[in-house]
Amino acid sequence: MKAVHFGAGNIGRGFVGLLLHEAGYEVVFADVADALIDQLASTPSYEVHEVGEKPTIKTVDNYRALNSRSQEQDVIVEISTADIVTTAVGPNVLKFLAPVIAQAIALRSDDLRPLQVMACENAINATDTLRREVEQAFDGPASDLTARAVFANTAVDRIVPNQAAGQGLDVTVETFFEWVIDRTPFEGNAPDIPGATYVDDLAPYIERKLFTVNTGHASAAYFGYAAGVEKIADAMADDAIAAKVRAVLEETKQLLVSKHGFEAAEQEAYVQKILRRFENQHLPDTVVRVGRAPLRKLSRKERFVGPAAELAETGTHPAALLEAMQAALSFTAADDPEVTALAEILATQEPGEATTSITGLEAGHPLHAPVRELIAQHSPGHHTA
Ligand SMILES: NC(=O)c1ccc[n+]([C@@H]2O[C@H](COP(=O)([O-])OP(=O)(O)OC[C@H]3O[C@@H](n4cnc5c(N)ncnc54)[C@H](O)[C@@H]3O)[C@@H](O)[C@H]2O)c1
Ligand SMILES: O=P(O)(O)OC[C@@H](O)[C@@H](O)[C@H](O)[C@H](O)CO
Repeated sequence: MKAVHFGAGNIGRGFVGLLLHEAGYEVVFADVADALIDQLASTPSYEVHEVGEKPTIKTVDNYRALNSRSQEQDVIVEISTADIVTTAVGPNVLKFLAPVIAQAIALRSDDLRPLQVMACENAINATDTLRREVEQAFDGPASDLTARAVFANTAVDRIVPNQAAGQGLDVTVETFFEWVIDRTPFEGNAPDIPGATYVDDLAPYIERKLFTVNTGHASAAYFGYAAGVEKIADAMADDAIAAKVRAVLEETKQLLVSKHGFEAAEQEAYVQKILRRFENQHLPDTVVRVGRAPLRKLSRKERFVGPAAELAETGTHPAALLEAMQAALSFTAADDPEVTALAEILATQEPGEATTSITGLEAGHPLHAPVRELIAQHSPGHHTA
């Protein structure tokens, strides 16, 4: 069994690659980072260090590594005979992988079982996004694509911080993990991946994950950054920050319980567990990593505006989410292209227009005016009136 995995970074090596390896797949890592791929290609194994209550060390071997830029044709050939393709590259990168996957599917023999494609990104239905890009790039009858590949949405959850310099390929991760996969596209032939959970309706799980883990995480990051704190665990150790994060998760809990019918007590237990994960002092996770890409995080379907807009539509004022968005607008970490792009929008567009550019909210939406007020405070030379 062979899996091609795009993105040999934190979650790629520390979670998806590990689970596929444990499931018995030979994993072919494909990445554009030259040094990383060279190191993986020349190192027969690496370790995953799970830190927390019951720390363990797991070894990953039986993998190969290809540079998906300089060895693109080799990656296409590998995918054409693979069982699975997974990705963990960031949702905005999926469009660059699609032509490679499309060419591989075109090459694929009809005798093989359909390629099973799963994007493992923090975004709602990222695999659907990838599928649409692959459909556009596919050169051949649509029926060939349908016959030769199945696409399943997933939700992945494991905190994998940026790794310390000098750690080589080894990855430090939390002990917790969850990989929830939509069973329905596989029509009875879902891959056997121990540790993965299959469900018939992914929507509640993916929204619960994004709007609890990632909303809470990003809130801790932006409040922590504003307070001059470096680590997520230290931000959570600050009572004032922890209370603000808690307030944000109260709001998303209200939405998730009413929208998806989760029991309030079950959702509360989920929230508590996640707060404990953020507090994990063994995990060297930083506010800069978790706050990365603020424009993506402030976009329409994402962890802040997604739930806040739905709450506003039902007449609830999402005060805590708005406070977290306010902190996000103040995130100025260096070396983040989205920080620069956000500053450019704030500096050049009037607040109403900037609100739509950043959040995708149209002027008539009930969340537009409160967000516009926040943005006006960040727009040099603009007035709130
Ligand atoms: N780290 C986590 O805790 C975590 C947990 C769950 C989900 N995720 C999601 O997983 C994805 C990856 O996150 P990460 O933390 O591993 O990031 P990362 O930066 O550590 O890894 C991303 C990798 O993708 C590679 N990449 C970029 N463009 C590429 C391309 N065109 N082709 C092939 N490879 C390319 C990069 O070189 C990098 O090695 C994101 O969508 C993230 O939201 C991360
Ligand atoms: O990866 P991002 O930038 O979408 O979000 C940063 C973190 O919140 C995220 O990577 C979490 O660590 C992860 O989603 C936990 O499952």
